[in-house]
Order: sequence, then structure tokens, then C-alpha cells
Amino acid sequence: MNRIEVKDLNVYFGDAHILKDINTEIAKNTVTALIGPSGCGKSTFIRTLNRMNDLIPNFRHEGDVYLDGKDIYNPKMDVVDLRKKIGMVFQKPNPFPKSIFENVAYGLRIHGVSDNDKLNQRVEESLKSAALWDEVKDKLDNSAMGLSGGQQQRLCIARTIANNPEVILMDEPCSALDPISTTKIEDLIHKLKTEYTIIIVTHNMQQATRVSKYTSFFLNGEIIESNLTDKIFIDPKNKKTEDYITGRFG
Ligand SMILES: Nc1ncnc2c1ncn2[C@@H]1O[C@H](COP(=O)(O)OP(=O)(O)OP(=O)(O)O)[C@@H](O)[C@H]1O
Repeated sequence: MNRIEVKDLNVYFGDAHILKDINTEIAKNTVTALIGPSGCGKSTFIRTLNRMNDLIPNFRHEGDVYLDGKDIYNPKMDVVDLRKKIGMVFQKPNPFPKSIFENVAYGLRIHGVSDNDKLNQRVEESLKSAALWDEVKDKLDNSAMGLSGGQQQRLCIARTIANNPEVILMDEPCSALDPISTTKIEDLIHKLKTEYTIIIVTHNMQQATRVSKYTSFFLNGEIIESNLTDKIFIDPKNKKTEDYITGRFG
């Protein structure tokens, strides 16, 4: 079953044609990896899925993006609600300069949760889901800025989970992390995929093979090939995919 369907999507920033005729589907409760050389449009693509590009003044798109059959660019779509359903984790951990607790409670508060028991419960559940609870449960009032980079990234994942999303977009979530923190995030992705649809942009081919079921290869704003990750890496159909994964360019 597909959670996201993209039909004839073209994206422009001013005169620059950034994404070209993208047609793809993202399966529910699986991990899809997006690979491709720098500047080929991977971040722009995932930012199109939760309408983050709307914030860029010269952004324009053609085509359709459906979340569970609903057109997300329909003028009636509530964008705040959409971003709650499609959460995002960025390359560099970006906790708020607030306590660990308040970072996770933030989204709940802005969505109107004020009951303390409910807040405590959701913060604990989210930190547990993000595999961070044991490390922070005795210092929830400490500043999030005092956590390590890897812990901060898991906190950002907890902050996203607290909003009860359906999809989590991850834009190179491990690129600023050391190998041990990277392994923790990858383990977490394995755990989360049973409940969430995850799309991860990565430059690390091994990471794509470790975490994802499906992979799409982007080049110059186009999807060159999408398939099961094993197929993409063992038996790519397109010569350009083969050249990229074997390190001949990019
Ligand atoms: N706000 C913007 N205005 C104009 N052009 C932009 C804007 N943001 C990105 N671009 C351009 O869009 C293209 C795609 O960029 P994007 O960040 O999506 O690529 P990427 O594949 O994610 O790259 P990387 O792997 O380096 O993060 C690039 O040519 C970039 O310069």
C-alpha cells in the first residue's frame, strides 16, 4: 500500500527547473532511501512533500502530491496539520535552546495539549521511541544544548514523534554524527519503520543498503531509477545508476 503518490511533479525556483517530471510512490511503513550526487534535488523533493518549499519566495510547482489519496497542494489543505503528519529531521540536529522536556513537549503545547499528566506521558513515550529515555530521564530539565550531537539528533526525532506523525522525512540525519551515533540512529530507523513511513536522504551507500527497503536514484532533478534497494545495488537497470553506485561519478 502506498502512503505517498507523486504525479508529474515539476519544481522551479524562479527560472531554475529543479525537479523534472517526477512520478513515484512511497510505500507505507517502510524506509525509502533517496540517493544521488550533490545538488540533484533530493532535499528539494522531500521538502516538497510537506510543503516546506512554500516558505521559499520563488518556489513554484506543477503536478500533484497525494498523502493517503489527499492532494496536499489543495488550497483547502491545512499546512500546519500536514507538517504534523509529515515530520522532518534535518542534517544538523537543531534542538531549541530549551530544556530536553520542553523540546519534546513543544509540538504538543502548540497543538493545544496543556494537561501535565498527558504531557509527561507523551514526552516519556516519545523519548522511549527515540531510544533516548534512559540517557535523559534524570535530567529532563537540563538544556538540550548540553546533549551530544547524536543525542540531540535523537531528541529531534523524539520531538517529531511526539506530534504523532505518519511520515518522517530525514535529510541526511547522520551526516554530522560519529559512527556510534550513526549506528544508534540506524537501529532507531529499523525500529520506527514498523509504525512510520520513513524517507531518508543519504550520501552513504552502505547506509542506504542497511536501512532501506526501496531506493530512488536522483540525477539532475530526475528520478533515474526506483526499485527495491537490493535490486538497485546488485542489479541496477540503468547505466547511470550503476556508474553512481560504483563511484564513477558524484
Ligand atoms: N532556495 C533556493 N533557491 C534557488 N535554488 C535553490 C534553492 N534551494 C536549492 N536550490 C537549487 O536546487 C538544486 C537542488 O538542490 P537540493 O538541495 O535539493 O539538492 P540535493 O540533492 O539535496 O543536494 P545535497 O546532496 O548537496 O544536499 C541545486 O541546484 C540548488 O542550488
